[in-house]
This record gives sequence, C-alpha cells and structure tokens, in this order.
Amino acid sequence: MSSGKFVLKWGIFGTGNMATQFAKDLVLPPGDRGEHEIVHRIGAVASSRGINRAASFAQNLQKADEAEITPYGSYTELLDDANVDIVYLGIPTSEHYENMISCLEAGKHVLCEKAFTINARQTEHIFALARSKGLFVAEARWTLYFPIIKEIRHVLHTKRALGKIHRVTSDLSLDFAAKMPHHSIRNATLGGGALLAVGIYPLTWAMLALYEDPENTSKEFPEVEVGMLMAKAQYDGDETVSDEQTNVSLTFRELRATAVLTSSLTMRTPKGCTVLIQGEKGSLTIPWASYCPSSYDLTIYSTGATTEHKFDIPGKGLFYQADVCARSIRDRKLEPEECTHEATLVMMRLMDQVREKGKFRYPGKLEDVLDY
Ligand SMILES: NC(=O)C1=CN([C@@H]2O[C@H](COP(=O)(O)OP(=O)(O)OC[C@H]3O[C@@H](n4cnc5c(N)ncnc54)[C@H](OP(=O)(O)O)[C@@H]3O)[C@@H](O)[C@H]2O)C=CC1
Ligand SMILES: O=C1OC[C@@H](O)[C@H](O)[C@H]1O
Repeated sequence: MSSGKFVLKWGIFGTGNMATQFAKDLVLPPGDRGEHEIVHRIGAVASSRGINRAASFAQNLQKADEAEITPYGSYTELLDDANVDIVYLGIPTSEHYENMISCLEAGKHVLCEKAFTINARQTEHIFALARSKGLFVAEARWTLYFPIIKEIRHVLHTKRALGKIHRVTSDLSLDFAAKMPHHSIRNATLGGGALLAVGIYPLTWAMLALYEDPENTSKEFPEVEVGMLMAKAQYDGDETVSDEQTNVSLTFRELRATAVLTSSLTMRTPKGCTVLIQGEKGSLTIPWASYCPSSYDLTIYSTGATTEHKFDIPGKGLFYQADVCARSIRDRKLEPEECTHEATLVMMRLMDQVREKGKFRYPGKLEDVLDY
C-alpha cells in the first residue's frame, strides 16, 4: 500500500506489439479514468531475444513514468524478481500455455493475452494449477473489461430493454493477408489463424448476449455449424496452414436464439456490420471497433427512437483489465468477475468445437497437454 492505494507490480513477457501497447496504457494515471484506489508499477520486462531489446523497451517506458524497470534477457530470469507480483504475457498464443505454467510455478499471478491457450484442455490445466497455488489468473480478452460492457450486460439481461433476445450477428475481419502477408497473425506454428486471432470477438459478443442470458438457465451449450477456409502462408521459408476465413452459426435451441458470426483475415469488416443484437422489443448495435467498444446504439421498435450511449476512454483501454487484476488481487479473488474462468473455458471449448468441425488442428506439439 502507498497513501492508502493498492500497488500492483507488473512484469511483462515480450516486447512486441501488445506488450508495448499494454505497457503504455499501464503508465497512464489511473485517476484520469476515475480509478483512485490502485497504482500500477512496471517492475520488470523480459525479452526472449536478449537483454538489449528489454532494455530499450524499459527505457522508452521510463521516459513516460520515471519508474525503475529491470530488463531481463529471458523470461525465466524475470520470474525470480521479487519486484513482480503479476506477469502480463504479450507473446504469441503458441507460447501462452507453458509460460503461464512457469509463472504460476514461480508464484506469480497471471494476465495472459487472448487466445488464452491453444485448446480447452490446456486452459483446464492452467486453472487447476492456479487454484492449487492460490494465485489469480485471467484472460486478457480486453473487450470484456471495458466499463461499457457492465452497462450493456445490465441493459440486455437486467433491464431486458430488448425483451427476449432472438439473434446476434457479428463480424470481425482485418485485411492482413493482402496488406501484411507475412504477419504472424496467420502463422499456425505461433497459434495464428482467423478464429483465435479475430473470430474470438464475434463469439464473445454472442456468448455475452445469449449464453449469459438469464433465460439460459440450463447453461445450454449451443449447436455449432462451421465454414472454415484454410490458407497457406510462408514464414522464414517454412509453409504453415491456418484458417483465413471462419464462419460460425450457433443455435441455442432451448433459448430459441441464434448467432451468425464471421471472421476473416482477407478483408475488412464492412461499415455497420460489427455487432447487432436483435430482440423482440428492440436492437443494440456496437460501432467499429467491437473489440474496444466505446459506444452502443439502442433502438426501441415501439417508438422508433435510437439513442447513442458513449463512454470516454482516456487511452487505448487496455488498462481496464489491469485495474480489474489489481482490485481482484487486493481483494484476494482468484478470477475476475468480468471474465470468469468459466467464460474463458466456455470460449476455449467453443473454439475447439469450431476447429474440430473445420478439421483444423494446430501443428506439432501445440495441442499437447502436460501431465498434472
Ligand atoms: N488484445 C488485443 O487487441 C490483441 C491481442 N493480441 C494477442 O497478443 C499476443 C501477442 O501478439 P502481438 O503482440 O501482436 O505479437 P508480436 O509478434 O507483435 O509480439 C510478440 C512478442 O512475443 C515474443 N515472443 C516470444 N516467443 C516468440 C516466438 N516464438 N515468436 C515470436 N515472438 C515471440 C517476442 O518478444 P521478445 O522476443 O521480446 O520476447 C515478440 O515481440 C497474441 O496472443 C495475440 O493473439 C494481438 C493483437 C491484439
Ligand atoms: O486481438 C486482436 O484485436 C485487435 C486486432 O487489431 C488484432 O489484430 C487482433 O489480434
């Protein structure tokens, strides 16, 4: 504690895109977003490519924060640092499972980027290990931590503003294949592919609206239909194959609701096609980008009125999940309410089913689960 505030000390694995974005958000003053109870400190950063990369990453952050950030040339070294309470893993999906195990074995709490692991069995292992150690672990599916999500859950499920929810349609598509054909997002050996990279967001919206529907009392798991288009991509002379377009249809038969969810790495989401939730009394839409929602539009059929509900986000919005980690750890919780272990497991099981139907298994040992 410092001046009554809870201080959470972060270690960061990786120096790539997400590690950089997350760290930049972490050093923003929490007070700017109305968060006055907690403080984030970055204690250390580690690069798997040597200490120089970690040192220049730390130097760039220190300019913003004047904090003392210790650089490490390997992830294992960072785990011995007592100045780290929690590790953020901003590394490829293929690397999540074994690195989370190392973090938990070293007694560190964990916030890990999406997709949490390659498959649900690996996720089960991580949660069992975290529970046995009494450590907090959370999936950094950042969308679920935005304050607007709390309001949307309330509008849909408590106020029932749409009445009964009938259908969700959602797309997230980005044109990596055309613009950056060698980007790691399509590299199967790193856990790439449309479903785990971008398709997870439309699935998130469907599960939020339908699986979480209080009328889904039996926690019915939906029937799943899939269209998956595979594509080859070259990385350092090696060819890998991953899903380039994945379409998912979900049927909640007891709930009498459906979802049509599409994702692609060959083209961009067309304007207005991000998220549409339709009910008997109205509809709710999320404008681009649905992974970092800052507003929603609510239309009520009886009046024909559409109202826009806006939320200011002072930064990128990656800090919300960090704030939740801090509050949860302060309050000795082992999982966040915003993205429970059940929500992560259900998502991983759903993505497993989608890949099984699309006949897509990740190569080599990526799907393996260690003994536990
Ligand atoms: N929440 C979101 O909006 C987004 C989340 N993601 C997720 O974040 C994770 C990281 O993605 P992103 O930051 O875009 O990826 P980058 O390729 O930009 O960075 C990944 C970093 O991981 C480290 N790394 C460790 N092992 C490897 C390896 N075998 N090959 C390559 N890099 C490795 C490297 O850092 P170093 O060598 O320094 O250790 C590298 O810079 C993924 O799981 C992805 O799904 C991605 C984009 C957006
Ligand atoms: O997780 C993600 O969300 C945002 C996108 O820009 C990114 O490419 C994707 O992987």
